[in-house]
Amino acid sequence: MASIIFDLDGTLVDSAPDIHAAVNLMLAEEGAAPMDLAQVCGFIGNGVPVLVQRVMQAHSWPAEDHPRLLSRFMTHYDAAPAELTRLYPGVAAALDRLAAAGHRFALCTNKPAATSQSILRHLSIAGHFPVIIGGDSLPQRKPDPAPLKAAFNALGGLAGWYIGDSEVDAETAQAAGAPLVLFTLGYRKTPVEEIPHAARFDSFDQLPALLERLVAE
Ligand SMILES: O=C(O)COP(=O)(O)O
Ligand SMILES: [Mg+2]
Repeated sequence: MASIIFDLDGTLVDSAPDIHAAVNLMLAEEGAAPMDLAQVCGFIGNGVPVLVQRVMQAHSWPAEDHPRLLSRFMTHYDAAPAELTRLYPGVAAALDRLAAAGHRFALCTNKPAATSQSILRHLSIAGHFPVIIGGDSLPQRKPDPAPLKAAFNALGGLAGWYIGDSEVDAETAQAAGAPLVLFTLGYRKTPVEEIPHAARFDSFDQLPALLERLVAE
């Protein structure tokens, strides 16, 4: 039995289309030009306040508007957090198989916890996640190791793995002293070889067998 902690955006779910839609609704009501999906996708990973900051920088927006724009973004995003968002193929079956093998799960994401829970519920996997550490659960956010450590502690301190897709996740795992299992088809910005990881996979169909091998090592 092991603790398996999952990242959310770019790992369990392809959420960029809904994040992109909410960014463009916020920009439209401000009379600003829309952004394309790839650009917004590149802004995901350090939490919503940083995402909004990056959108503002791209539009040379005055920094004092940040609190207002952050609140407008969250209003739009929370109104439809799982309209276009989908589980990556094989996620539901992989979670079922790993749960049946006795492993325990938690979520450790930089997305706000309530929004994350709503997405898990919409996609029918909330039952697998008794523990959700979001970007607003602690004073620190990833890449600080505190959220990942809190997730492991909440599962009783069992040894385990962090499953994530990004440079931020790799830095977090390293700082927490936990091995990262890298999902290579998420939102990373650098080549796989440049992201420190203990193991990697490109399809959730491979994950149960991969983790069983790691547990047995
Ligand atoms: O940047 C975010 O808001 C969330 O991203 P994460 O789920 O990959 O941590
Ligand atoms: Mg991610």
